[in-house]
Parts: sequence; C-alpha cells; structure tokens
Amino acid sequence: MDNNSNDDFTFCKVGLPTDQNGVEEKNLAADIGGIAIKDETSNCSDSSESSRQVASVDAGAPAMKSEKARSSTRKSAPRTKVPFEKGYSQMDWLKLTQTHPDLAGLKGQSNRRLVSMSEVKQNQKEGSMWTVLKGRVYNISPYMKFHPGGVDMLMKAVGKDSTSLFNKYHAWVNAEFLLEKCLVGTLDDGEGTQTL
Ligand code: HEM
Repeated sequence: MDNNSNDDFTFCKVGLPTDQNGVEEKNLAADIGGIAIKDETSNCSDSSESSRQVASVDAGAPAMKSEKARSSTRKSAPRTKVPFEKGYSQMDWLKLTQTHPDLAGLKGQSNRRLVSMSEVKQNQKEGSMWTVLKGRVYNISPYMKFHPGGVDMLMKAVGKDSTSLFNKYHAWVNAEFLLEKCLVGTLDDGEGTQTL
C-alpha cells in the first residue's frame, strides 16, 4: 500500500488552522478508487460548529451524516480527537476496506447469521474484537488504530453493545459504511446462534 503522505486524509486535520506552528496547509482533496473525498476545511481542535471539518464521500454512502443531522443529534461529549499515526488516516482505512479480503475475520463463514451476546463477549482478543452496534455485530479489531477518537476509546466498545456510547460521542458517524467490511453478523436478541 502506498503510504505517501500526499495521499493522507483524515476527517480531522490536526493542528492549528493558520500556519502558526509552521504546519503546512495542503490540499487534502483526493480521489481514490473512484471515491472522491473532499477536505472542506480547517481544524477540529476548535469546538465551534462553524469551524468543524466536514468530510464527504461522493459514492452514495457518506462516512458521516449531514451537518444538520449532526447538530441535531449532538450531545455535550468532550472533543478528544487524537492525531492519526502515519498510515492510519481515514483515507488509509477506506483503501484497506477496498483491498483486504477478510477484515471481519470470517474465514469463509457467512456474515448473514445470528450471533449471540455471549459469543460477542468471547471475542476480545487482538485480531478478533467484536462489538454490537445498532443490532449488528462487527469485528472492530482492524479499525482500532484508524479510530479518530483513539484506541482507548474504541476499546471500551469491545465485547459489548456500544450503541449508546457511539451515539453519545458521534451519532452522525456512518458506521454502517465505515465498518461494512467488518460485519460479522446480526445480534440474536434471544441468544443462541443459528443461520439466517
Ligand atoms: C464502534 C464503532 C465506531 C466508529 C466506526 C467510530 C468512528 C469515529 C469517527 C469517524 C470519528 C470522527 C468523527 C468526526 O470527525 O466528527 C470518531 C471520533 C471519536 N470517537 Fe468514535 N467510533 C466508534 C466508536 C466509538 C466509541 C465506542 C467511543 C467511545 C467510547 C468513541 C469515541 C470517539 C471520540 C471521543 C471521538 C472524537 C470525537 C470528536 O472529537 O469529534 N467512538 N469516531
């Protein structure tokens, strides 16, 4: 995979909006694999809505929902976005989802199956960290280092239903799209595992 920094993209450009720290402004617009992603603006260390950065994926499946939806659902959770490590930007994640053959770790098993909560709890190891989000079960292990809120925050989701935590911090984020390739199955509310 090409790790050229010119390809790097993040939902949040870390640093000051102006060049006060010598941080170079660069055009983050990119077009990768037919998905055009625009960087429409400045910085996210400022908590005001007007200066928030908005990212959109022009492929009919936006990674984040509309600004209107974001402001109407937003609660007062603190902003704690972390700088991404080189090679772990959101653009890098999108590239990985397009190239990796088995991010969910299904090993040939179908993801159209019901998964029990006890099975979710059993998957908390490196490489296989499951969480429940809006009734779906995902292996979030591969997404860990790509999570803009940091590994520690995402670790809180492992082995449990993270829907309320997810909504508390960012109900506007389109996890169905971001984690599409990490889908393991659908939560079986009534326990017991069976094929759909
Ligand atoms: C399980 C799937 C999750 C996905 C796909 C996901 C994705 C994201 C994305 C895309 C952002 C950037 C949002 C933005 O720029 O506005 C973000 C930020 C963040 N996430 Fe998550 N997240 C997940 C779970 C969680 C959980 C469970 C927590 C808390 C325990 C959490 C805490 C945060 C925090 C604190 C930020 C930084 C918020 C900000 O400053 O705007 N995330 N996450």
